[in-house]
Amino acid sequence: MQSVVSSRACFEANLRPACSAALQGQNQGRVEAFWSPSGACVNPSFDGLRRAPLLFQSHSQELKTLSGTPFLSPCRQTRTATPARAVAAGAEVDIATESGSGKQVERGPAWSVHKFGGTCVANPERIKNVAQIITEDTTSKKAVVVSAMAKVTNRLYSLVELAESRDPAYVHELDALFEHHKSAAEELLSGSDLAAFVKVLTSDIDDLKAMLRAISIAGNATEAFTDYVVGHGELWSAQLLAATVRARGEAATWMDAREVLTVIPTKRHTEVDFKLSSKAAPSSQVDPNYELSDARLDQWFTQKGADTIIVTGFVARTPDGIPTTLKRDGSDFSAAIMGALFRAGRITIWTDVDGVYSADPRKVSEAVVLPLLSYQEAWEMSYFGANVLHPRTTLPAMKYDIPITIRNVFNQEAPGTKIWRMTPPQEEGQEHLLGDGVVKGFATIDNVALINVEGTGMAGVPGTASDIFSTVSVVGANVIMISQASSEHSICFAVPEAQAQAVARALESKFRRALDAGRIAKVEVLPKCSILAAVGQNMASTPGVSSMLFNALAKANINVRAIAQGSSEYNITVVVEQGDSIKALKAAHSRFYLSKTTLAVGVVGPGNIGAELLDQFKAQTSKLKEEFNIDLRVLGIADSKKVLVDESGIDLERWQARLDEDGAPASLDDFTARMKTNYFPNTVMIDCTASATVASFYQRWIRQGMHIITPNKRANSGPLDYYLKLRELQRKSYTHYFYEATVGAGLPIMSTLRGLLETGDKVERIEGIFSGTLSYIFNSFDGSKPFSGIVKEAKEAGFTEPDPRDDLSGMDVARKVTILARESGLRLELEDIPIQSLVPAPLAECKTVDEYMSKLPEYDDDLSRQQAEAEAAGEVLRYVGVVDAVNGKGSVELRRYPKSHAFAQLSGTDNIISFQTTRYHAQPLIVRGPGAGREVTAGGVFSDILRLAAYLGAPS
Ligand SMILES: NC(=O)C1=CN([C@@H]2O[C@H](COP(=O)(O)OP(=O)(O)OC[C@H]3O[C@@H](n4cnc5c(N)ncnc54)[C@H](OP(=O)(O)O)[C@@H]3O)[C@@H](O)[C@H]2O)C=CC1
Ligand SMILES: N[C@@H](CC=O)C(=O)O
Ligand code: NA
Repeated sequence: MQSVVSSRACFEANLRPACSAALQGQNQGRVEAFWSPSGACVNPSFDGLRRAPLLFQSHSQELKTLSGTPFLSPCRQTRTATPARAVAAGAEVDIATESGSGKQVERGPAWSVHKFGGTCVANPERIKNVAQIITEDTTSKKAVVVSAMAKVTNRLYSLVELAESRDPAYVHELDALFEHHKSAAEELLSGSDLAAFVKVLTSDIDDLKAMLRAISIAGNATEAFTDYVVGHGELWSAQLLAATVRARGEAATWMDAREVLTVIPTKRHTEVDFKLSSKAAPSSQVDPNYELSDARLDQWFTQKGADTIIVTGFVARTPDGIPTTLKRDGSDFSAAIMGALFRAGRITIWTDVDGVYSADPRKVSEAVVLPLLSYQEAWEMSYFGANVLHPRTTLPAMKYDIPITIRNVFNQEAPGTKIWRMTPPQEEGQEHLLGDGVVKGFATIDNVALINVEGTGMAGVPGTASDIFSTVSVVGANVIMISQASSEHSICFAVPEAQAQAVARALESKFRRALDAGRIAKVEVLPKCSILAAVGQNMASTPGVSSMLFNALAKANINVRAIAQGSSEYNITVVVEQGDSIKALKAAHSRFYLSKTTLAVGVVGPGNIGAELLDQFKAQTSKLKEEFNIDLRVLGIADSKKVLVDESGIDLERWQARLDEDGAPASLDDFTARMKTNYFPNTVMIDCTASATVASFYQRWIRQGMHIITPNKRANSGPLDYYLKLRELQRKSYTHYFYEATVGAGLPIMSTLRGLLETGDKVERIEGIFSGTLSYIFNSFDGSKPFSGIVKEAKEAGFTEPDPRDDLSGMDVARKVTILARESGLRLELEDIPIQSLVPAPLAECKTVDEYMSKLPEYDDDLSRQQAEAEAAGEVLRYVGVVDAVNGKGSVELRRYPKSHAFAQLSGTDNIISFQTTRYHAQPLIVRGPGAGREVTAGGVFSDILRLAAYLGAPS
């Protein structure tokens, strides 16, 4: 019998006998396609009737009554009837008449459900890998839900579009899909397995051709048509995978989920959708019908049950037996429903990432994989755009308390993220980085607009909010968040930016009278916003979370436009300007996830000391991070010509090249501004210059919450007022200011003095050799070499100030004396200290250091004479500084000491400093050692950084 049905009349006339014949095992009919003006037929592949095109969209009631009982009943009967054959869409296909497995499904935790997405089965190699994962799972019962091979579903959708637009290219596209799957099968299978698959594939493709032809004639595909077509990718991948698993020696069967998984499509649409579209709005989601699905699973299992079942993802059936899909919820949802139907012990969703990250790792490089999330946390994360299961997807698993683990098929070492109930709050070994794991993740939604409705007439007027939101719902806009202050003078909410103007217009029209009367002042749209959400189960009940979040945003200079948090919510939501979105995400994430001792470092002056410091960082960074939880990130470097700030961190292997190539023209203002707004928890500025200009920025840095560390003596020895103000500001703030290397380089001079003072000791006198350069010079100056030659050596060795005249003039020692005096409580100005200079008066006028150095030999005689005189008296020359705390004075001068004196015993750049205090009165406390040079000075600066980290919470 040949049936070509092309109208309702034909349908009425021909379908009934065609169906009956098929069902009774007598059908030799050829059913090309069914369609009618009010609905089109689709081809169900369920129960005994595989590939016989029998269903249609709008006449299911009639089909149900074909035999006076629901349509599917007779189908089941065919299984035990005489084997029948139907010819559908030109291909002969068996009507299944399986004898049945005879097994009853035993539901329970012995079942393990896996789901493999399209990328996991993108090619034969990956399908083999998946088959291996399946066979290596030693669970006794496995249900494996599989998506279509990567991109196949999209290709099927575009076939429908081509057919709808009557583009014959769909034929070639379909052939290409055939080839794609056939060649995969040829790599994976052989012999009768291969032949069987190719036979099914060929038949399916023929069916699809007929179906697409029908669509092309109609110029329109119904939702059911489309769902029927696009579900084929899963049919093929499931059969391929099942055969591949069997080829590895494990008995496996495949399940066409349309035989079991029964869902009720729901239409979620807006009035606008209806108005704008001539088509009926497609279903956007489905609700599983567990009762029917459970019953159908029982039946299916009796027929085909096995311990390893490969299940088609994405596809399902309606209660009427019409093929449908799980819409946007897709195969993850299939897996969760299968988990529920089998009451499985676990569901593993295999994908191509290591799990759920604490933030989008493409935006936040420090994002970590979360080991454990509650179902609710997973919902929140996915709502805010994280790559997690769709909220609806977790519901079936939640129903039976089944844990879902998200794992990476390409990195099976990674344990993945387990999504489960959150009791007990923490599993052993699952501690989150933030101690109690209060905040789990952060996510953003961009392209959002804030609508603010404001006016005095809103307060105390019941129904205003209802009027606003019912108006918004008429426009069909999705309200992403709502915030209203208790004063009720304004309501502010966020909608997708694309809908903002429509919402505003609708509100203006709704509130026209109130606006005209001034009861509502304005309906304002703030475009270009983003939503940032912090998600965590216990946030609402944990003090300090929001303060940490807002502090982090404030520190990164991010303005918060609106805030929302419900009392039992799992998230805090803030609205920021879209341009700040990524920075806000990084700032919030780093505050909760980076250790408290993550330091953003800005180095001003990468010269002699600064460059050495950067080298020391480079050598120590990873050790500090691993062993001491101190995470140093050099974000900025500035010299007198260029500034470079890179929030992702500057590669210390090539900082000089980056500064030269990428640096902007020097501007300490810009450097300050950019360093201030980084998103790291702490920022420290390290001034390695000898510049008073740079030192003049310290107050500003402190005010902006940045810590300061420096070997530069200018701030502490500059004008007393500036110094006192700086210390006052710093003490009042939560910032730290360390300057150990300003005196004695790396020697513990400042820390020793502080220790004495803080424990109540009183300084009487500090005296010593404070200049490494002058120490070196006079330790070496025995008459064998000219004085100028030794100065040259000291400069080349990196002992001197950038301008060695600062050392030779005694100014450097005077600065140190001033610093120590002020630290001891004296209010001394640098000018108060009499200085004996060793710079010949004419050379003080030299314009450049080079000029001074070149002329210096002309003046060697004077110091040679002084040295010879001392030598003759059995003495040595030493340049000393004194803080006389008792008399409130300081002094610096060149003195002669007998060779037996402690000051005469020094060598190299040795400093020696004696502290005479109330406690150390008779016998002063003495610190001695090298007091200048690159390594020791940079080391002194570095140790200040570690001290800062310890103050901030690093292990000490
Ligand atoms: N040498 C030692 O043993 C000790 C040194 N110190 C102190 O260390 C500091 C650094 O000394 P050192 O490394 O020898 O000096 P250098 O002259 O070698 O380096 C100074 C650096 O500061 C930069 N710089 C100067 N002015 C500015 C400015 N206005 N803005 C930005 N950058 C600027 C310079 O840039 P550019 O190259 O572009 O000019 C250079 O990178 C000094 O304060 C010194 O007193 C402290 C203890 C011991
Ligand atoms: N130039 C200084 C360096 C340390 O402050 C010195 O020589 O001591
Ligand atoms: Na020191």
